[in-house]
Amino acid sequence: MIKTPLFLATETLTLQTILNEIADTMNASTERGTVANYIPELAAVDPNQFGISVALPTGEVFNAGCAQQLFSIQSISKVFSLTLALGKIGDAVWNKVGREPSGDPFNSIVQLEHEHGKPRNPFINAGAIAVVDSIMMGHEPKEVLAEILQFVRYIANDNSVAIDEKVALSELATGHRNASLAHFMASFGRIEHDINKLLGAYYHQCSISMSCEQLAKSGLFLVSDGVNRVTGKQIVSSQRARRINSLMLMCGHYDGSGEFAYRVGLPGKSGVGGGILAIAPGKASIAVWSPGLDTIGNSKLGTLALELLVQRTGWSVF
Ligand SMILES: NC(=O)CC[C@H](N)C(=O)O
Repeated sequence: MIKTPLFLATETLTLQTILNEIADTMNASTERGTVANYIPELAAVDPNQFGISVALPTGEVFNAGCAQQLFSIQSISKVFSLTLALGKIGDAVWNKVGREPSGDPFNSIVQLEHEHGKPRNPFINAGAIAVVDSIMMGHEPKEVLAEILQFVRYIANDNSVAIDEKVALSELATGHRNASLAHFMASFGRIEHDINKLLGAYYHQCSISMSCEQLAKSGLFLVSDGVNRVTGKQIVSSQRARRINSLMLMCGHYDGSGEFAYRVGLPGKSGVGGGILAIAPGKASIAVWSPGLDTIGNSKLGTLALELLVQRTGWSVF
């Protein structure tokens, strides 16, 4: 059991006690937000669930609630595909997408017209689709997905991570907005691959299923300057890890990124499956999950849980 040196705010509580209290509070909450209803498979998920997992660079992992329950990581996968793209093509990624907060919803199309089809950042849908385009390199979606999945398994140090085909097909069947974004970017000559193949790869990437514990472990490389200290593997350079964290802080919650920085104060990435991955640099990788979303599309109780955790541990970057 971890003792006090980790904490500034609470001398006497252990991390496990804090997580148990947070899970109890969340489980008792009646204001749980609304599950994503534009993807039928996600609309069917029971909103009365909450999980949290904290992975430390020492290898210790602390869980509370349903931290082993698999859920659809959705846009959290965009952190992994960006990391992969930076590894494959380096700074050329920034020819495809920008690095500025959008201040618009995750699936917005309006900025694209003004900015000639170049998405503001890699975490809005248009940006993530452009990132997948940059890593396809003429390969079939199957090969690209195998590469993404292998990478996620590698950073999570867990070969059981898999894609939920039903979620991917559900998105494909209802993905008019994402198809519009892809076609709109293509109209500016910005897409290099067949759009159906590109979207297929994007939907499958978003449909990776993970538990809070798996997700928290997968973020460890962003805690310790690009190195997963548990496995000893250097995933990215320390400069790149810092830069990915900065993008998560500025853009990871779309038009809710300012609010998340204000309330939580950590780099974070949300997904419409209700998960959030948050990084406390030098301290911990944290994953929370609760399927109900706020009006922006970020987990309502997940955000609240992180806010409470940061208050009790002092883990803000500010
Ligand atoms: N914010 C999200 O998690 C959105 C991802 C989802 N797959 C979509 O394309 O709409």
